[in-house]
Amino acid sequence: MVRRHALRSVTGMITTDKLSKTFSNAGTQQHVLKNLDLEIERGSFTVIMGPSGAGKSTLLYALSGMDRPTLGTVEFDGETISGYSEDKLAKFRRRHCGFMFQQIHLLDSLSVMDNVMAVGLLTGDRRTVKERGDKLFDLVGLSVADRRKFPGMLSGGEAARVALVRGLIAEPGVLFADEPTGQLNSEFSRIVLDLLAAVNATGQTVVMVTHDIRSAAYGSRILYLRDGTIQGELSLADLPQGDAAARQNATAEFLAEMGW
Ligand SMILES: Nc1ncnc2c1ncn2[C@@H]1O[C@H](COP(=O)(O)OP(=O)(O)OP(=O)(O)O)[C@@H](O)[C@H]1O
Repeated sequence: MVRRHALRSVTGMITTDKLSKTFSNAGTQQHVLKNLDLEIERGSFTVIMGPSGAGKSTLLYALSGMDRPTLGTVEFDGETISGYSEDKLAKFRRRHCGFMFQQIHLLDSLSVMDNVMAVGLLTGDRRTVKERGDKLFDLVGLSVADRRKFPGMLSGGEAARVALVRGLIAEPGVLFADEPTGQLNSEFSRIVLDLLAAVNATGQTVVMVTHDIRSAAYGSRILYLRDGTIQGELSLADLPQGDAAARQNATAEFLAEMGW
């Protein structure tokens, strides 16, 4: 099941060609991503793992157009987004990308519903966005009363569910999640991951960075990043979501092989 190198084909929704990212830190060049050729397939649930500082977040930012490569390209549905102007890139992100981060950053002065509406209204009219929001809130199990609450009144698990709704409200092509359960206890983590798996099962493409084996085991595919390159990948697509033990065992074996 383990393949040493992530291969690239023409079927990817996101494809990178020799994607490289270098940072200059105090006069020293740090080559964080080196010539990455990879693809994210439509409908997949791709997990990015690797040691701390390996460049997982940097890769997520490059794939989602939040940052640009130093060299190489990122294509989204055949469009080279890495060549876009800042304005065009911002429009691209609003139209095609949803984000869910460890720090949830809800606006305290707005109700839960208004936090979600604020993002949704960038891409649709009020009525459509409200209807979509209500459906998503139903899906994640937040009641009408919960939707009227202000962020300060939410538990960690509720806030994470709001963040998921906000990430999906604009019907993004891809949902990017960076350690989405990093601050949650295991019960809330499971709820959020079950929801991510559920939206993925409806065809939503998900790309998630995590340090956690149990979270990673929800993916359809795990990429292992180290020293700026993809050292290996594991496909979990053939194992049903319900078989958590088999998924976690396969993930743990893969990570041991990768020297994690
Ligand atoms: N904007 C930046 N300027 C300079 N260096 C940066 C910048 N962003 C990231 N780096 C450096 O790039 C390296 C990779 O960072 P990144 O956050 O992508 O790693 P990571 O694998 O996500 O780490 P972690 O698992 O600890 O969150 C780190 O050494 C970091 O200090």
